[in-house]
Amino acid sequence: MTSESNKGTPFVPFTARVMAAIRAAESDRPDRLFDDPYAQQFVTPEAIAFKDEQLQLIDRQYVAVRARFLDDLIASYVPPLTQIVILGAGMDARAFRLPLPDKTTLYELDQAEVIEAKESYFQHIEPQVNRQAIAADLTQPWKALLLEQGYQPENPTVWIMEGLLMYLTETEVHQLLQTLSDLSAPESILGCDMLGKAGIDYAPYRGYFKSGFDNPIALFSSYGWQASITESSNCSVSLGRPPFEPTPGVPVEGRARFFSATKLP
Ligand SMILES: C[S@@+](CC[C@H](N)C(=O)[O-])C[C@H]1O[C@@H](n2cnc3c(N)ncnc32)[C@H](O)[C@@H]1O
Repeated sequence: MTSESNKGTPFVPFTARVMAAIRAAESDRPDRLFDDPYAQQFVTPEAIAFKDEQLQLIDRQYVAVRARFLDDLIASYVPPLTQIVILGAGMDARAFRLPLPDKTTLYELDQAEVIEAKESYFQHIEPQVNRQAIAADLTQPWKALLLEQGYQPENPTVWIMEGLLMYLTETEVHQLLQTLSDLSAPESILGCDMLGKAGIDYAPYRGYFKSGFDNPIALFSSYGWQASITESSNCSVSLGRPPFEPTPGVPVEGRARFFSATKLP
């Protein structure tokens, strides 16, 4: 996806605007999978054009189903858990839209200019939780930044990485998993999506994605997590939506899939 021309408006990555456009459209449906009343403000004509004209239908459906999958994961574990960290948060509005207990602390990490833009959009909106927005390049050391904001590594955490890992190189994903695993008490939960290697070169999006993993269960296991895979198409069906068509030329393991994982003792 092309980067945004910035024209004096707060910088929001184009990918994050497209995600917001999909969440806004989903929120308008009578049978919506979630309601994100804040998404509309990030939507630009360019983001709508990209969503409608260039994004495959399956990928629009995928993004909506993914958001609900991760909402449900959070709802399953918070409470009892009280700490959530969203990496590559973009314009994620969960701190504002989910009915979380007010003793929850939710950390959002993204690039400095994204956090700056987000703060300007949300400055007059009261979060449901103790929200901490942190400017961090996730390819650089970020552990101290989280700890400085009060993160408690001894408390189990819910980690969310929604549409993030495929934008990092394999080496950067490994570094990220190492850092978050070092910060995760046993019984921490992780929810994310990830591509297989064959998905990186899928023609319509060639050049956007940097990494995919063909043995994701072993990858998570090597950092101390017991992971399970949810096929996005199955998740769609379980939510009352149509199954996703196979992606031409991409085996099922290459397609992006959803993961949930538990940190082992
Ligand atoms: C596709 S967007 C997804 C945003 C959000 N999770 C969502 O689903 O709407 C990817 C996000 O990852 C962030 N990101 C990518 N590389 C990053 C990095 N090195 N450090 C911090 N954030 C990064 C981008 O700024 C962007 O907000």
